[in-house]
Amino acid sequence: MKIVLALGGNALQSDPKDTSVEAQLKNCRETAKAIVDIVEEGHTLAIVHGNGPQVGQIIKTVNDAHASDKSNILYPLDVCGAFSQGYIGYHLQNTIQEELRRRNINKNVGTIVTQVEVNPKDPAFENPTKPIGSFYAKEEAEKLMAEKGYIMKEDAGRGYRRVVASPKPVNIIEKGLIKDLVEGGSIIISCGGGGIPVIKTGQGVKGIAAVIDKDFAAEKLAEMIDADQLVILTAVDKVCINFNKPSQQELSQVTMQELNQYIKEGQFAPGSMLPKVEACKKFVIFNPNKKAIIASLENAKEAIKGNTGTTIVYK
Ligand SMILES: Nc1ncnc2c1ncn2[C@@H]1O[C@H](COP(=O)(O)OP(=O)(O)O)[C@@H](O)[C@H]1O
Ligand SMILES: NC(=O)OP(=O)(O)O
Repeated sequence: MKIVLALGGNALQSDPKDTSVEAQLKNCRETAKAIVDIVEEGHTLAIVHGNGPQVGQIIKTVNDAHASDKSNILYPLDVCGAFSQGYIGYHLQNTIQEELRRRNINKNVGTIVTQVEVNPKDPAFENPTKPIGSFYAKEEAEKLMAEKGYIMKEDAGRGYRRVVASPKPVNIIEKGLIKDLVEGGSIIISCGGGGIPVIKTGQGVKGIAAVIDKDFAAEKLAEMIDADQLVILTAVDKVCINFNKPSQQELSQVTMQELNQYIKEGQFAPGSMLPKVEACKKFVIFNPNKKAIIASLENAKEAIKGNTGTTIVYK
């Protein structure tokens, strides 16, 4: 099968407090094993990853360098997004190549710097919701709001984080290239961090300050390269109702009708599980005969076989 695989934050950083380059590389080595397990099953893969912590870190580095010496360039958010694609793509392709070599599998792996078109009139530009970078105490957050004009929001009891606009993807500029390479059998990492957000202008496409949700970008890619399946990997094995309550129930297979009811009941947290569920819903509405899966990275291979994870079907 031709699969679009979206990697959650735990694929890159298992400990949110350890944002070091070494920790990311170590995590990628584990992630690469799960990815190559899927390749060994004979599937072709287009991989999409997030960049929330990393792009925030890059922005901070750029800002700190500028504050200490004004001759250092203050790179805009779209360029920082491009940096994050290179940084994360490099670690993923490096570790996947190594894992393939270890198992004597001959396949090409590479990263495509990907521009993703958004609508400049998307209401998301008026209401920033995407958390990026580190967590701050209330006082530090207030200082950053005053000094840098950032919008900072409390994130699920874990502290304050900067939030930026997260418009929906409407088109993937490099879709033809990605499709050709994936169909040729290469493992392609693209749309990293949801893609570099760009808008169409009379003079071609140009970058805009935003961070696109990687689950929505993965769904758009799955539509555009005609993938057989969308697989969203995260830290939990299955989507639940009554999550974290004594009455918690894991979902193995869910239809569109059931999903809509659960969404109405507020069963999925807006900044975490809801975008994944919404992305899967969009994929099966676009392809009523295909399935979308939400599963853990560790159990990805088994979830694709239908043995675990949550499968979303049209009906
Ligand atoms: N209803 C739910 N069922 C399962 N997990 C949920 C639910 N609501 C919220 N979550 C949480 O959402 C997390 C996934 O979101 P998040 O960590 O933001 O994604 P990512 O893996 O893309 O970084 C899960 O690990 C889980 O802790
Ligand atoms: N761009 C994006 O969705 O990143 P995260 O998954 O890290 O939030």
